Amino acid sequence: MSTAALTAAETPESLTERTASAVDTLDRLLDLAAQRVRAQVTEDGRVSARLMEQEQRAAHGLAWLATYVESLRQLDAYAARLSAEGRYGTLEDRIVQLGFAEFLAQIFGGIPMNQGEFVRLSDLGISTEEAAGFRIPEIDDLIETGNTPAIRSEIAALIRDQAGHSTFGDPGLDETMEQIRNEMRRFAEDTVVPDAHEWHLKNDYIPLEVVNQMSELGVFGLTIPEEYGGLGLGKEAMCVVSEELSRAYIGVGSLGTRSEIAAELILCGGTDDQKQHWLPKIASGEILPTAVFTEPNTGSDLASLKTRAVKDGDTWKISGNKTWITHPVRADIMTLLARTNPDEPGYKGLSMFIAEKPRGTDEDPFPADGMTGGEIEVLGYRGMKEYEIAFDGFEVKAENLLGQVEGEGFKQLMQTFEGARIQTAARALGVAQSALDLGLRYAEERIQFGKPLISFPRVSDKLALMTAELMIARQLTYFSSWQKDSGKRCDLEAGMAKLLGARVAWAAADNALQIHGGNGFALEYPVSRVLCDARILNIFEGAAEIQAQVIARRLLETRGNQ
Ligand SMILES: Cc1cc2nc3c(=O)[nH]c(=O)nc-3n(C[C@H](O)[C@H](O)[C@H](O)COP(=O)(O)OP(=O)(O)OC[C@H]3O[C@@H](n4cnc5c(N)ncnc54)[C@H](O)[C@@H]3O)c2cc1C
Repeated sequence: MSTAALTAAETPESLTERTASAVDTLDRLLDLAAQRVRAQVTEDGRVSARLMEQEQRAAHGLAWLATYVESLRQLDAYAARLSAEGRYGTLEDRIVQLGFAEFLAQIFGGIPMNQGEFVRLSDLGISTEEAAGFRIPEIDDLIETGNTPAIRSEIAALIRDQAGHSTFGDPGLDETMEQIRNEMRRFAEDTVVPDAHEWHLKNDYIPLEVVNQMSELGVFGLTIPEEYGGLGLGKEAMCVVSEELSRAYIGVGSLGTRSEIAAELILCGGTDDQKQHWLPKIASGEILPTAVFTEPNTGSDLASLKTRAVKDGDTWKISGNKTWITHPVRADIMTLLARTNPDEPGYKGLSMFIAEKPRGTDEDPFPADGMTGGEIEVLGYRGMKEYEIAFDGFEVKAENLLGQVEGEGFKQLMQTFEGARIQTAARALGVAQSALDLGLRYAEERIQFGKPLISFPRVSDKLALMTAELMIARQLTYFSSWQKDSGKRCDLEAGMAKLLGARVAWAAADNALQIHGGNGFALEYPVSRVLCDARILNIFEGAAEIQAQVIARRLLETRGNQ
């Protein structure tokens, strides 16, 4: 998989020294930025929500700066790890050089929070003179030497040679993870890729035979402990599986998301009986969960949701409206967040239920008393179908209140955010890889002016940058999974991985479509689907702005606090 490793003599010690110095300097820059932003948002000695909102650009900019600094730290660590293992080849080296050069240039010139909004150091209260003080010679050198036409075209040439490989550049994982990747890839190539585009175009469900095969492969029980019938693997394995399945089709890569959320909710907050009862069924794929949180008037501000749950003997009666619910018709259980205490309008009044429901069909989606709903037609992210759902006295057994505790629902849900965001970041990697695969193939095959498109620098540059950005997002995502697997708090890293991954996937899809020219705009071409699928990643599991807000708040609690 790796290109020929550089010989010991070629191993770029000088590069390692420069990248390490750059990361140290960026850490100091980030400390200063955190102090300046904190000064802007502090009132009466405390970070004020009002000022955080007023100074959102600075606060969210801080989150992006921190994401870039962590990304480069992980890219540096990746290079060091691969070098030590003799796996650091030419492609990996050029990716590291291009990645450092581009991200450093953006830090000092303007970080795109999306395609239209840039954050500059001046937005964070750092003057041009102060910023210049952080431009140490090593950083200048990395910027000047790393993003050159020669390096970009070398990357393009190397990925051309490796077309069809599972990743461009060694992702740096061990043999077990690569075996899992290969197994998933074989399954996806045989079973998903040939039909994914048709499922999308026809707005069809992913066939149950495919879901059943995924059950047999253990996809739904991947991270569930063995004592509950799962494979007991970590989030690292979840990343690899999600990445490969999403590369074939985001719908397939997302089928396991709801099982992950349900399993983590039950593992963290369920009673022993609930764990014994539900986890083996989720792990085996016998039951499919759906996640029922969002409401028409309550998306990002989830804590203020209104759906009510009222205790009536040995049942809870649910009434209210939910929307944007993915895969509810074929689901057997809903992890459902509802307000059990109307006197508590915030998060403390919410409780989580494991609500059972019968499976439905397109004709009769919700064959249950007190539950109706209609499909929401969508641009992409198809294959599971989205619904709005109305509950009117829908009954949930009292024993299915998660953990048998009221008022803990929001906190229980927050415990699952780290895992869910890592999984979404991994889905973004798969989508970005798929865009890169499609863009590369088309650039090779399409001839204009007597040459394949890839011979034109503006085309090959796009592919080179996609390759570098994808590796950076990959390393940040893997890092957050390792933090999680080692039991460390990783909300910050998981949020950063999701934030960056979503932007990278969208840019990759947009650029891959651009390479396709007019054909990319034709529904017939799979890249048109990948563009639609990529767009959702910045919206769900915490929209980009909310993600930046959460990261910023935590940074202001922990960073440069003197
Ligand atoms: C395809 C799809 C599938 C989904 N699947 C599910 C599911 O299975 N279960 C489920 O419960 N939900 C699901 N969702 C819902 C999803 O989680 C929400 O769409 C998301 O939380 C955003 O909420 P919203 O759409 O209400 O947007 P809003 O909260 O109205 O936000 C709109 C825009 O304003 C920005 N914004 C909001 N507040 C602020 C602020 N304070 N500062 C700055 N900007 C702000 C947001 O970032 C966003 O860009 C799904 C959504 C989609 C589109």
